[in-house]
Parts: sequence; structure tokens; C-alpha cells
Amino acid sequence: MAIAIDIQSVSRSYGPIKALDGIDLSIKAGEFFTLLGSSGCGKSTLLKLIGGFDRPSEGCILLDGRDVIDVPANQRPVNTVFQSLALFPHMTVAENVGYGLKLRGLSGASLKAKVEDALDLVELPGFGPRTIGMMSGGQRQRVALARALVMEPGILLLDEPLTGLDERLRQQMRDEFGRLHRRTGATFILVTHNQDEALSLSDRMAIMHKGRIEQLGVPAQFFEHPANSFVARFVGIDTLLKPERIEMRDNGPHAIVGGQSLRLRAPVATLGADSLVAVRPDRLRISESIDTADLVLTVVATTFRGLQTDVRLTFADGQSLVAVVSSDSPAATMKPGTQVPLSLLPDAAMLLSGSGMPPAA
Ligand SMILES: Nc1ncnc2c1ncn2[C@@H]1O[C@H](COP(=O)(O)OP(=O)(O)OP(=O)(O)O)[C@@H](O)[C@H]1O
Repeated sequence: MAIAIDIQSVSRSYGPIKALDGIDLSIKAGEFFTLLGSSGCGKSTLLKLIGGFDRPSEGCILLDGRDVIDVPANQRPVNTVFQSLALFPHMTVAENVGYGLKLRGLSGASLKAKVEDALDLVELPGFGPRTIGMMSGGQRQRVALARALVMEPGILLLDEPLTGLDERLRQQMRDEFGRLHRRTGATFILVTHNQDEALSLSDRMAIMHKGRIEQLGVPAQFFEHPANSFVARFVGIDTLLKPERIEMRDNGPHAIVGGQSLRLRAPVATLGADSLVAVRPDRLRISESIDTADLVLTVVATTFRGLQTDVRLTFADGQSLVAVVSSDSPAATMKPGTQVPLSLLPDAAMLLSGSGMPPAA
């Protein structure tokens, strides 16, 4: 049975460090929810509070409407897959997976059947007798998942479970999480600093920063309506330009950058000292002619990225933006110094307020 989670005004301080600062968050039963943020933002602390491995300094946590602050970890309907996996190296795969059920008093054929079902679920049928030392990194991940899933938890917490795996395995395990979520119907909470993981898996997600939630919503909202420049940067909108001023024209608001004008999505917020214009790379096109272009910029460099190539272009004031073009298009091989006409699709540029420091690239 999936379980709903309500986090109400939760803070957690460690001495002078405020790891969590007034978090309010409701996660629906059966949702795949992701906490995304860079190192130290407080996401693991929040997971620990839900799991019962730590207590909040203030606020309460409800599971299906019941306050669980005084319920110890082993009595909560929650299982966690830790980054370190924490498998017992001297035990077989089956012993690892069956460990929790054995503690619950299960034995014999019923224990064996549950362990085999869990190993089937993570696509490791027949691997029970092997020792952990004989398993690859990806297979160990699956054993850790099976060990959590065999307990049939209402809530599964995944703490950076893909760290340390190579790209191919990450992709494979990512697909696996999606499949297991659908199969088990449990509430999944993933903690990660990886935007691709968050965007591809989540029903909803929260971006955290300095113990607070910067934005909460379905993944597409983070691109369409990033709450501020911190969030925009975090989801991969790398072009953030400092405008000289904002002008209201007949066809809407425009930002003036390096002497050129970019039409902004309306309505625009008031221009503050930390306001930046975010430009979505997917809404920029190289246009046919300079006469009809919205912008004319100068190529600085091109970076081959496989199917696509990033073209970095500058304004007269030295600020730059990145356009993404198909690697087999002529634009992918433009030389530095080339003048390029660009058109902006609707809502390509938006004025955002700043918040905190953008994460390092
Ligand atoms: N037991 C603790 N004692 C003191 N400070 C702590 C403790 N646990 C966490 N912190 C601090 O609280 C803040 C949030 O830590 P947390 O582990 O939740 O971050 P995180 O977002 O999960 O980071 P990472 O991705 O590096 O694990 C950090 O500044 C961290 O140093």
C-alpha cells in the first residue's frame, strides 16, 4: 500500500548549521518524487527524517495522516536504499535479500519464495546462492533494491542510488526504477544532484538550496516557468544575461542586452539588481537572413556533443549565449568571428529574479 507523506514546518539544525529551514511538503501516495539539489542543500537530512534515522528540531512528519516523530525507523513503513548500499559482503545474495524478513520471523519455504520473487522483480533470477563479492556494481545495486522491495514498504527512499555507476548502468538502473515504481505502486522518493535523473523519473520534484525548497512542481514547469535564475541554471538553462534595461514596446516587453533587444515573455517582474534574462537553448533558431533576425551575434566557439553541437555566441558587451544545432548542419562548423542571425521562438527569453548563488557548472 502506497503511503502519503506530509512534512509540516520542518527544520533541522546541527549547532549553528541550519540543514533544513522550514520545509512544507506534501507527497502523494504512489508518487515518484525527487529531491534535487547540490551538495549540502539538506536533501539527505530530509530523507533521514522521513526514514526515522534523525529527528527534526521543529515541525512534524505525518505518514498517512499519522504523526511518526516518535516512531523508530524499524517500525516505519519505509525502506531505504543507501548510496553505500550497505550489503553484507560475507552473506549470499539470498541471505542479504532475506535478512529483514528473517528478523520479522519468516523462515523456510515462505522466506525462500519471497526472496525469489524479489530477485525476479529486479531481474536477477537464480542469483540467490552467489556471494556479494561475485556481483558487479550494477548487480549489487539490484540486490540492494531487492532487499528493500522484499519488505513491501509503502515508501521507498533512494539516496543517490546511482552514484558510482558508469553511464550505461545508470541508464539501465534509471529505467529499472521507473519499472519498479509502476510494478510496486509504492511512494518513491529519490535524492539526487543529477538533473537528468530527476527530470526523467519524477512525477513531481523539488529543487532544494540552503535547507529550503526553491521550486516544487512537475518537471516541465522547471523549464517553462523557472522560479528564479538559480533554478534555471540547475535544470540546464545556462544562458543567463544581465540586461541594461527593460523597454515596453507595442509587441510586449523587451530586454536590452549588449545594444540588442530580446523580446521577453510577458508579464515581466520588476527589474531588480540581481535580475537576469534566461534564454532557453531549445527556443533559439539560426535564421535565414540578417534582415529578419531578432539578434545578430558573433561565434566564439563550437563544441561537438555527438548528435548536437553547442555554438557559443557573443553580444557586443561580451556576454554570451549558447545555441544548440544539429551536428550535421552547416552551423555546427562555423568559424569563430562569423556573424550569425538568430530568431527567438515565443517565450524563449524570460526575466528572472536571482536567488542564492548559481551552482558551479
Ligand atoms: N550530523 C550532522 N552534523 C553536523 N552537520 C550536519 C550533519 N548532517 C548534515 N549536516 C550539515 O547539514 C547540511 C545539509 O546536509 P545534507 O547531508 O542533508 O546535504 P545533502 O544535500 O544531502 O548533501 P550531499 O549531496 O553532499 O549528501 C550540510 O551543511 C551538512 O554539513
